[in-house]
Amino acid sequence: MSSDNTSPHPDILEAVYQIILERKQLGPGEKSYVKSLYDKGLDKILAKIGEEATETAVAGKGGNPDEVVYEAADLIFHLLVLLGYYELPPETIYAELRRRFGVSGIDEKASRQLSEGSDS
Ligand SMILES: N=c1c2ncn([C@@H]3O[C@H](COP(=O)(O)OP(=O)(O)OP(=O)(O)O)[C@@H](O)[C@H]3O)c2ncn1[C@@H]1O[C@H](COP(=O)(O)O)[C@@H](O)[C@H]1O
Repeated sequence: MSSDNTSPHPDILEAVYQIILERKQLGPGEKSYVKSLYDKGLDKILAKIGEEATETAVAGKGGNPDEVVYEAADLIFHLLVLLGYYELPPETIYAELRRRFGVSGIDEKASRQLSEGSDS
């Protein structure tokens, strides 16, 4: 399959996500890494995310910033494949991050613990 690296979309995550959705529709035997993941199923996609997350952590420990970038890109790509599995566009994640924007993680955790305490 031909490809180039000029994205039709200013948001590269959205552009890759759109290609992922296109690949998901390919017929049997068409050459595509994304399609091969969907053919292998959800457990394979989840295993790749676990593998790439571990590789990102190892790179983080290794002290080479280029390796961190490379492994983080692999991880994000495989997360996009998972989003494609559930047909969740990147915008749904952006919206969740926007919802959290400006809310301290410490305050958020404390309010969760308060409400969990009031449930019991
Ligand atoms: N961004 C990516 C991307 N990043 C990483 N990868 C692939 O992800 C795989 C992960 O690396 P591994 O070494 O773990 O792979 P592996 O050993 O072959 O995999 P397993 O045998 O463990 O399953 C490699 O094959 C990489 O080439 C990607 N494959 C595709 N894309 C995007 O998806 C589009 C569609 O790709 P195809 O479906 O292949 O046409 C491309 O145009 C790109 O935009």
